[in-house]
Amino acid sequence: MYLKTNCFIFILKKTNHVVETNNLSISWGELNVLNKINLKLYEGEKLAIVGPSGSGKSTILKILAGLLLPTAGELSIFGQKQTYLRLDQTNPPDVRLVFQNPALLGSLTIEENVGFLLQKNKNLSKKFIHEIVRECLEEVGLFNVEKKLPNELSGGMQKRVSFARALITDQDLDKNSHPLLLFDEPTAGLDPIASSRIEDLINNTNNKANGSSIVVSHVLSTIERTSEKVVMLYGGKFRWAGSIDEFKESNDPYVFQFRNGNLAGPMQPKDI
Ligand SMILES: Nc1ncnc2c1ncn2[C@@H]1O[C@H](COP(=O)(O)OP(=O)(O)OP(=O)(O)O)[C@@H](O)[C@H]1O
Repeated sequence: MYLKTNCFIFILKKTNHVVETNNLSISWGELNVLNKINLKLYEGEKLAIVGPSGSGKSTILKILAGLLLPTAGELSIFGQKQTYLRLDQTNPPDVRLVFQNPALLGSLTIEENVGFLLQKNKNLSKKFIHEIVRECLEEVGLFNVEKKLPNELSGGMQKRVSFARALITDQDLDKNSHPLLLFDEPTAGLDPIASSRIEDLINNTNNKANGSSIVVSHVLSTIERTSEKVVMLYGGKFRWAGSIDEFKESNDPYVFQFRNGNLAGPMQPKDI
């Protein structure tokens, strides 16, 4: 890892860039949420972004997912400069966001929710789509739920459906593509056993999709079980970056305060 002021660059596993930002910033009116963020993520890396509530973690994911544009600075994904929102791109990069809440469409069946990316491809038969959706659902431990509506499943099962959706590959894409998988607080509000299952699912989904991942989480077990590297965000800037082992041991004041939940320390968020 290479570190200079407000600039964290991982160079341990130097291969292809999945994400590269150059002084990426976003403001909401007077509020400077991200201030000249520089981040590089390489193919196959598993990163956690941590920080107190309101520090801008979800905002980074939304920018990477193409749901928001930065107000200044640059972002490249798979070496492609991002200047439009994802829906306005003709050749969007393969970025898959798993929301904190499953975000399933209530009036569509589970099969329609999981397979909508395939359904827009007129060259694919219904039978083919059904088979792929069934395989992806089985991969996350769901059987015979294709025809059900989301509200007929438990909250945990719905979360699994959102992971199955992240396993669907756009058939027009290169079969050897390595997607970027984004997980926004995947274990928030879950009991420890359900959390462990979701953490396993994150790792399995990542392996199965042959991807790179960024997990935003406050939960220490999730950070430790799903990530190799960690960056700490506070006050619009990255304050610390290191490996997961360094994160567990570090006496850096930001990391120490976060890990131990201390009220005293450099982070005094105004939101809570
Ligand atoms: N659409 C918006 N309009 C105005 N302000 C916004 C908007 N979206 C986010 N913000 C503000 O940006 C800041 C960062 O929000 P964000 O949701 O990224 O934080 P977070 O670190 O993910 O927080 P949490 O851990 O609580 O989910 C917050 O102060 C929030 O109020």
